[in-house]
Amino acid sequence: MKVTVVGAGAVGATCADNIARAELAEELVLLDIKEGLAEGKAQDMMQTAALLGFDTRITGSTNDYSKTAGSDVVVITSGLPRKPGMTREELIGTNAGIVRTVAENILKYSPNAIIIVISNPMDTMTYLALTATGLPKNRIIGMGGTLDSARFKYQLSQHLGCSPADLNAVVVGGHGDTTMIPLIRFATWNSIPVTKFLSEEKQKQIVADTMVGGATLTKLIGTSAWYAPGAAGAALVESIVRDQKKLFTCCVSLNGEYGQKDICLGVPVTIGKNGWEKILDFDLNAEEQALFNKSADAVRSMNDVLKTL
Ligand SMILES: NC(=O)c1ccc[n+]([C@@H]2O[C@H](COP(=O)([O-])OP(=O)(O)OC[C@H]3O[C@@H](n4cnc5c(N)ncnc54)[C@H](O)[C@@H]3O)[C@@H](O)[C@H]2O)c1
Ligand SMILES: O=C(O)C[C@H](O)C(=O)O
Repeated sequence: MKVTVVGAGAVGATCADNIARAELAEELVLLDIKEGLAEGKAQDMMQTAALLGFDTRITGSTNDYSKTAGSDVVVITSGLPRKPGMTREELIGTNAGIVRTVAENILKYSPNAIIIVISNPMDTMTYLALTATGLPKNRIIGMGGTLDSARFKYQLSQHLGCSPADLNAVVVGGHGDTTMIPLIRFATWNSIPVTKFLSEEKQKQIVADTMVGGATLTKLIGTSAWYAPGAAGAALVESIVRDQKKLFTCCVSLNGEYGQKDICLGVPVTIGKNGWEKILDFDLNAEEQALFNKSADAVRSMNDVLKTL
């Protein structure tokens, strides 16, 4: 397997590091527009191979897409991160141009690749990658809900005093401070509804803290997070290259599912060798469906901004 990660910044390098450590690819290419950055980080990571004992060959490239040729999976992390006080949506002006150029270049050299989009605003960047490449919809996957669901489990585990690994909890909708929907009604602790253990007030707090998870870290760090985002990207790569068919919330093109079409939005999907394979239908109640529709309206209005750029 050959995997390319575009953007050798905080998220891209972390994602690549996770991919190499787990030996998810024989060949791993890190590409960045900044002279020497990808080559340097690739060498640095390769120098951990003797210590960690992995066999993935990592190479770096300064914007030479011929080095990415024949990639099976490509992860796009290139673009500006937000600063404290900003929304992800404010990045659209710069990042749309970057993601469009990157997606088109990738397509030239890896026409069969499955593309994972991480750059923000992720729902709109996923829609852009889909429309700019014209690839079959199953091969374009936006990573946001996978991370948000991990953060939801973290918040729940803090209040329940349990292992995050024992929790099942899903965040659907957009990957925005106000558009994501942590579905607490469906969250379970080893199959027992978590709502049994948490007061209504605690539940509301957990949902609210999950929604601003990215903003909270951005305020603390001064730029946005990378450990969990990089690990989430690598988890999707793993499910593809090992055809695990694991269930993740990912941003995918909807065609009537959850009452929406002509939009990419976060829903539970299985991820395997064909990209996203099956959308799982949760029976949302009226309140949850209203939140989902509101989230879709907000993402759609960002998608409309693309036409003005
Ligand atoms: N979807 C998510 O869950 C999620 C999570 C974390 C970060 N993000 C987003 O991921 C993006 C990257 O975040 P980061 O913290 O790694 O930022 P970063 O600044 O550390 O890295 C971004 C890299 O992209 C490179 N780049 C810019 N234009 C490029 C181009 N045309 N071609 C190739 N490389 C290019 C830069 O040189 C830089 O090295 C941001 O947009 C951020 O908002 C999304
Ligand atoms: O918060 C951000 O801007 C980055 C990313 O979307 C995240 O959720 O960590």
